[in-house]
Amino acid sequence: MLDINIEKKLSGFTLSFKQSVECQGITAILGVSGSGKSTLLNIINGLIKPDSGSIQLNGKTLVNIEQKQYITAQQRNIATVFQDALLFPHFNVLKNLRYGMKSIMEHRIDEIVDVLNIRRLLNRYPAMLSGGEKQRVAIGRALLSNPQLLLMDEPLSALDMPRKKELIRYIQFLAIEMKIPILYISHNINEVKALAQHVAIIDQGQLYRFDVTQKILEDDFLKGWI
Ligand SMILES: Nc1ncnc2c1ncn2[C@@H]1O[C@H](COP(=O)(O)OP(=O)(O)OP(=O)(O)O)[C@@H](O)[C@H]1O
Repeated sequence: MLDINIEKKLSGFTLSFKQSVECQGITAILGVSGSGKSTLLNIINGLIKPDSGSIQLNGKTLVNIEQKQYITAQQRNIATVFQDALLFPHFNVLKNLRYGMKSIMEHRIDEIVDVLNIRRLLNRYPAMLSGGEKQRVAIGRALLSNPQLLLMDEPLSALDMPRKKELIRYIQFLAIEMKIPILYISHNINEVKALAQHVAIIDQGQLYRFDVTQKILEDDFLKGWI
């Protein structure tokens, strides 16, 4: 379970989010641009500190401002895949995958390379990869850190439609077959529909609604989006 109850003020913007999310399957955080999705994600992964409140992941406190507890991003066991794959340009794909890999994942590298279909790319450098290939490598690297939770911040937005469809299959595989809980940030209803079992709608920094995807899709709030 991921229990979030935080507040963060930025200049002219306040994010206030309280919700418990099961660490199972894919949960989407859906909201328009500027609603606070990335801020929330970066509070969960430890890149941004909230002003108040707490987050617990499977019973372990990641941050509790009132009790002065704070686990750094590196120690959280949470991996993040961003909109643009952040790969080291001077490392080939294999070295990029191995960077930050937990030793207990050594025996799973082959499996992950095959799941993501990147074996033929292992000796290439990032500049020699397409956007979809880079994103698959970034996902592979995230998985090899053996995360308890995978955060994805609009990972498909830089890709064309065929690449999006391809990656959606991989992301479904991670959640269903590899049983990695995913928090998936998006402003795209079709992606959310294809991927998520639960959705939190965030609006102007506030949680508007949290429910199973089917019920969320019936919400009038989304009428203008479809
Ligand atoms: N470091 C910062 N300092 C001040 N304001 C910020 C900072 N980071 C984000 N904001 C503001 O906070 C609000 C929420 O931004 P955030 O990036 O979380 O939204 P988002 O929903 O992820 O948007 P997008 O879909 O466009 O990425 C915006 O109004 C943004 O301008």
